[in-house]
Amino acid sequence: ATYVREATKSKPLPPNVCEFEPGAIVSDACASYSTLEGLNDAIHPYLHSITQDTDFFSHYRLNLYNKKCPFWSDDNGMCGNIACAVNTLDNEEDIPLVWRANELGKLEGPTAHHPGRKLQEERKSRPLQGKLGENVGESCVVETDDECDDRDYCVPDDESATAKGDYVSLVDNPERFTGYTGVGSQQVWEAIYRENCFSKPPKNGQSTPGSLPLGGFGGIQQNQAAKELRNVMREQGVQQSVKSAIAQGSATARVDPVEFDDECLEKRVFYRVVSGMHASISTHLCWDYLNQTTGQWAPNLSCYEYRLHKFPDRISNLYFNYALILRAVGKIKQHIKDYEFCSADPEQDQRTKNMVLRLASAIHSGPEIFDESIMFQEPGNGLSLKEDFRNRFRNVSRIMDCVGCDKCRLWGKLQTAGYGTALKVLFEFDEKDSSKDPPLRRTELVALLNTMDRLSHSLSAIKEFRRMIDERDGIQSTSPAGSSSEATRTKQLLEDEKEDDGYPDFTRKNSEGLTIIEEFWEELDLVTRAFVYVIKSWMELPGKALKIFIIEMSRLWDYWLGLPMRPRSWEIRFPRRDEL
Ligand SMILES: Cc1cc2nc3c(=O)[nH]c(=O)nc-3n(C[C@H](O)[C@H](O)[C@H](O)COP(=O)(O)OP(=O)(O)OC[C@H]3O[C@@H](n4cnc5c(N)ncnc54)[C@H](O)[C@@H]3O)c2cc1C
Repeated sequence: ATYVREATKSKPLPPNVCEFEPGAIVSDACASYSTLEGLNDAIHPYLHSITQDTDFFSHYRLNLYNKKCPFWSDDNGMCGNIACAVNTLDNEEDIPLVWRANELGKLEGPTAHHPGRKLQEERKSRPLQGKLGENVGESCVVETDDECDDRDYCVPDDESATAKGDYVSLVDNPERFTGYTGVGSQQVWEAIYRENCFSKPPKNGQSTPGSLPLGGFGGIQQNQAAKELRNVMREQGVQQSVKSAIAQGSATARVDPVEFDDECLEKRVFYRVVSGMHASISTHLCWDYLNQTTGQWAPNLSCYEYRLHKFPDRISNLYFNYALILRAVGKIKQHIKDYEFCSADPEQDQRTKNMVLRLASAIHSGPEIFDESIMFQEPGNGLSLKEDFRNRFRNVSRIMDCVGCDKCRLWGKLQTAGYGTALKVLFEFDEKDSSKDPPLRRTELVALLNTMDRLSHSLSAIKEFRRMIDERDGIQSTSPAGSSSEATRTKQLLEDEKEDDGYPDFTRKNSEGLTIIEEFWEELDLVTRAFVYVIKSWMELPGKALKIFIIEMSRLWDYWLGLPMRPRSWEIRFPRRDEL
């Protein structure tokens, strides 16, 4: 099978050989391992808080049980372990408001009917033409989940209009060891890797069981597609990485030690995404592993060594995916600014938006991290490489319905949707003008950020596993060069923004059972704190103005040098009525 060939390509390294050097560039991306680790150290806590603490990002809707595996009978691959089970939210009152509104949006009421796809396209901002009242954010009442856009890389989960979605709390169903293994899981991975055959037509012109020849892919068009990517990779990929490392002044502008078979260049990106996802899943099951003797959940070092440590290419693919997702999340900033999170609670809505904007702003993920613009550029006739990519990715999301463990299927589907969304953002979105962007469904947005959180957690877990190995082997571990300064810079940025954003708490700490004297002191304390805050803000004003001036000058400098401009880290915001 193809995947066995791929797997044998990744030969284990002998023990004590350095798997990857911190300064080396992750091949096909433009950043070094240490830059990505540094960024991750700073971003991880924020990302974790978004995915754990907000109703919007901690829940997901998907069709978990009602889809049959379209490729084979899945009766023999089912996982009966308790750890494979998922707790779905079956009662309406258990579903957070922000998600319930979504269900309500589907109801056909007496005043507004769900508009079809064509009408939605014609009336993008007001699909219901104000029929639910003037203050209703229509773009969020009308969900487009049921329909498949040509530009989607994944099969939207509610593809069939009759399918009922299952609501799950991602926090209550963490991705971890489930015990799902054997022929069932092997067959799924095999089918997924089999999708990765861009250059070679199936033997005798027949499709293999897992490979759906969508759109009649093959022959001349296929060769064209293969040539496109081969050119991109050969001429630009590696050179670009090295050039940008030199431009950044990185002393160690080496390319990833992982080498790829030259004949298979056209498959590389697709393979890396899939293998990186596989590596991330393996990391989580090793990190949150059930010791069946003690019944304790804990990291399992030998699991990590057996599945990842000996295979630097798998780790490299994971980092590659992180760079790809970072770039995608950095790119949706403008889109998020105009996004309505559809919360029945405006304060929560604003908080969620601020958290995501803060994260997107902190990611300086221009082309220096991952340059998607070098891909899919060659004009080709007929079925382009991009279309082929999309079709194959859609097949991967269909294969996920064959996973016989509910928990693994939940996270497998979510992560495939997350990568599909990242590819859609990278190749279909305009960073500066969001007006022509395809719609970003709520399930896509949630999948994107949760996939990023999974990768981010994998990076942290791998770092810790490496430390454990060093400790066991008595090696003094050093933090990778460059990572700490990057982390400090991004952390500072996030904290600066938090400071600018977070107002002190001006509510009374105690309000019940106080005597008059205590009431007086409590009130005085409140007035004093508010007064000090106002005076302090006025005193800080010149400093802030100077900071803004410096930021703007450095952006102008970037512009003048022809470098990608850094995103703005400040904004003028007028107070809302309730703040006055
Ligand atoms: C979609 C999906 C989600 C899953 N989620 C979970 C989960 O949440 N928890 C859990 O405990 N189990 C999960 N599993 C099962 C898990 O991934 C393994 O399949 C299982 O633990 C058996 O492992 P294995 O040692 O046979 O190798 P597998 O991980 O099944 O790998 C099969 C073969 O693929 C190759 N390979 C492995 N990793 C890579 C890589 N990164 N890149 C390229 N080739 C590789 C190797 O040759 C390996 O022998 C999931 C499986 C699938 C298909």
